[in-house]
Amino acid sequence: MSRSIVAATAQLGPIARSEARASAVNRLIALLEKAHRRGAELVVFPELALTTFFPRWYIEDEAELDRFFESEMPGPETEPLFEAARRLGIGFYLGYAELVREGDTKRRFNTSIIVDRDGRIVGKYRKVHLPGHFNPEEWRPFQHLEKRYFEHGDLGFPVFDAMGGTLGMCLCNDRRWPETFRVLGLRGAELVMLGYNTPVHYPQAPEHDHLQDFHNHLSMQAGAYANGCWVIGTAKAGREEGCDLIGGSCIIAPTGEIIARTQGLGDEIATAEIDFDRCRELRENVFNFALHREPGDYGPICEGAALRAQSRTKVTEDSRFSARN
Ligand SMILES: NC(=O)N[C@@H](C(=O)O)c1ccc(O)cc1
Repeated sequence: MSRSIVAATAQLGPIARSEARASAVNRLIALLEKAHRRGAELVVFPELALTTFFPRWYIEDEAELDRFFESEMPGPETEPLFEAARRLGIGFYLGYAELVREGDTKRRFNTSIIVDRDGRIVGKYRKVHLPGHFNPEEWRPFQHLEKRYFEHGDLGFPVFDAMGGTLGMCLCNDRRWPETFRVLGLRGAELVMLGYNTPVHYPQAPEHDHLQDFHNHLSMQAGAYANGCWVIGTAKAGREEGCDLIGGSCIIAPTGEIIARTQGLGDEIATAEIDFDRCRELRENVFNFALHREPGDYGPICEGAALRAQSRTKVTEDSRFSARN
């Protein structure tokens, strides 16, 4: 039986701070329909695909912050997306800001889900590598307050059997860490899906601005190749609230080759056929983990976990948004 599906990267152009959820959802549905016309069965949307990239602002008013979060998935405003996908028989990956209430406590995560062709959520991931900073920094032209607004994801890097293959997820900054892809690879991921919001301007080292597209593809292509898996990376692109975000959404084969990519910085689809069995070209040869990996020599990769957890707890305790209200 063929283990091929047609997949799409569904890039979004900018979402304005004032753009209503219903408008963003309509744009996602239009992309789903376009992908369907091109034969796609699986569509990958960006990180935080329902709103503007709000960590670029220091938002003191908690009610205002909460407006960027979903406390239900699907909720009344996102249900039309699920309905459209079910009607078209398409599965999808979606990134969004997740608000969880546990008694008096609010928890916030940068989250993605996999939804199958029947509109069921079959997998959830919460972003592990949160970039940026915790306190607002005036010298920056724009903030990157993911460390303030989101908790470290508490689900690890799970994989899910869906759409005929073994699927993994990550989000944006995670792609720069080879460990992300390796853990998913060790769990048998045949396709890793990820969304990103990546500014062109890197305030700490502006001399790297011209390398943003290169580093984006370098990370994802290396992750695909070294783990013999497909990768689909999808941008929210273009000039969003004065901040330029890279595009370059693409579908990458297990050889590391980009086989489809978007051309512009707006709402756009690129599609390709994905044969999950092609993972074997790598996984049974150069990256046959059982035969050639040498984990006995990789000790330092897992050292320091306890210390890191402690420093995260300290940061969380300092946050006025983290716990009670
Ligand atoms: N949404 C993200 O995770 N974005 C990060 C990334 O692309 O790695 C990122 C990029 C540039 C920065 O100055 C800060 C964070």
